[in-house]
Amino acid sequence: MTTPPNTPTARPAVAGGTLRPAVVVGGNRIPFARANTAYATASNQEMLTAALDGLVARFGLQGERIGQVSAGAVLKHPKNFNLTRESVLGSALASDTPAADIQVACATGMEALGTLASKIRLGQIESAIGGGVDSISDSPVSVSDGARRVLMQLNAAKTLKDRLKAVSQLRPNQLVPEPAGASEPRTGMSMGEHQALTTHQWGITREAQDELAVASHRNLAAAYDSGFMDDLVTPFRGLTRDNNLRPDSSMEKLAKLKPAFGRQLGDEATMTAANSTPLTDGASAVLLASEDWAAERGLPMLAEFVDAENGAVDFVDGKEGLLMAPAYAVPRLLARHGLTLDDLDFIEIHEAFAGTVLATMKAWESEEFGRERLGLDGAFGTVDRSKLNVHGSSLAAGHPFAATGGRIVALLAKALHQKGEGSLGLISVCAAGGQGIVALLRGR
Ligand SMILES: CC(=O)SCCNC(=O)CCNC(=O)[C@H](O)C(C)(C)COP(=O)(O)OP(=O)(O)OC[C@H]1O[C@@H](n2cnc3c(N)ncnc32)[C@H](O)[C@@H]1OP(=O)(O)O
Repeated sequence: MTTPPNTPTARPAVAGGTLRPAVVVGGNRIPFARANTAYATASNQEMLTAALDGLVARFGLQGERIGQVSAGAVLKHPKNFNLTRESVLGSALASDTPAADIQVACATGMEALGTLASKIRLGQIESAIGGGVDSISDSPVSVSDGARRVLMQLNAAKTLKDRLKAVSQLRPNQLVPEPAGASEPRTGMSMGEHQALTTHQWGITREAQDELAVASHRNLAAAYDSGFMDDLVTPFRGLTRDNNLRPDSSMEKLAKLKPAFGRQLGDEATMTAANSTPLTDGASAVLLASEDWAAERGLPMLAEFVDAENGAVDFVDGKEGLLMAPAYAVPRLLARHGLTLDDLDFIEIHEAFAGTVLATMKAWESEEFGRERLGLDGAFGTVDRSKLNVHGSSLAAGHPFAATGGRIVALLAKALHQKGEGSLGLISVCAAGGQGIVALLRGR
């Protein structure tokens, strides 16, 4: 059912002073692949287009004009300045579907979906697709500042003399390429090194981290085996499951691994390749809609995208851990809805590192953190571990930065739908730059 381009598609919801629900119709992603494996030669655009086309096929959206598609990549080549729009043009969606590139580091997909849900609630659009993509295998490589200045001068040079003058300024050390890094610009430390300090500060043991990692692999393997992932993942380039998934992960095997981060901690370093997310390639996309739009097309309404909250912390001087923003944003979000952790049926905390999840939960259980950092009367609360990441999370699936939000929203919406109307689910995603985005979904 294609909407003619100039037909008004929105209802001004605010005119009557009420917002209408934004519902999650469903999601689709390609299996995630460890960097430099199955998708070593796939571009961001190819992967995002595949995620969109999977969604098109699943929900019969061929030739459909969507209100807006928002997605993005954390690592993007300059030529991909319009990555999302180009992916839409390459997909089976109508070519007059508007698109926007979004980037909030690892929370990119969450930002895309949160803002799109708001547009639907406001009545600005009837349908939307949000998601993200990232390729470590095909990440951009830059030249040095010095070499770039010479190249720009060379480009502007009008005479042979000018060109020779520009080239004569080039120094051999300026020719060394600069691959995209995962270091925080203000500290020069990687996210893993930052998290190693937070993990240590909160006294999170190696055993607790390895247990979380083993559970992630076990839960994701069970989700695939039970068929839960069948309408969430579309095969791509020969992969049918995330190739980081190791159903045979065990405490004994993980105990043998050497620390990967926390060199300055010496013998007390606890973060390994197994309790840290692997570097990953992949893409995801989620279809949101107004109830009317979904009902007119006979599409499912798995859950309502109720609300989202952005957070940021001051990590530069070590006052707070780099990945701790959700520890503050979740209490604000739940307070807005008069909810506590106990009211939730599912809790999805992105496993950037096992230490991130465990430090966040320990902060919520701390009387001191609750009083001094959150301004509460005491501890914020305890996460019931039987509700945590029950279908596996990023330690097992992998974490293609911008694609993780879409993976979680699609999975949680399905879980809530199965649980039943009114069930509640929380999503918490930390991000570089001391940021994070959290969201609340309600089952339909
Ligand atoms: C906001 C956020 O999300 S922040 C997070 C952003 N993400 C990141 O920063 C990525 C962090 N991860 C990394 O940088 C890398 O994956 C690292 C440094 C942790 C590990 O890199 P590598 O050493 O290349 O990992 P590799 O895949 O080779 O694994 C190392 C070893 O652990 C083993 N291993 C990894 N996982 C498991 C497991 N679950 N069970 C058993 N063994 C495992 C591997 O088999 C390998 O063993 P081998 O050396 O005998 O072959």
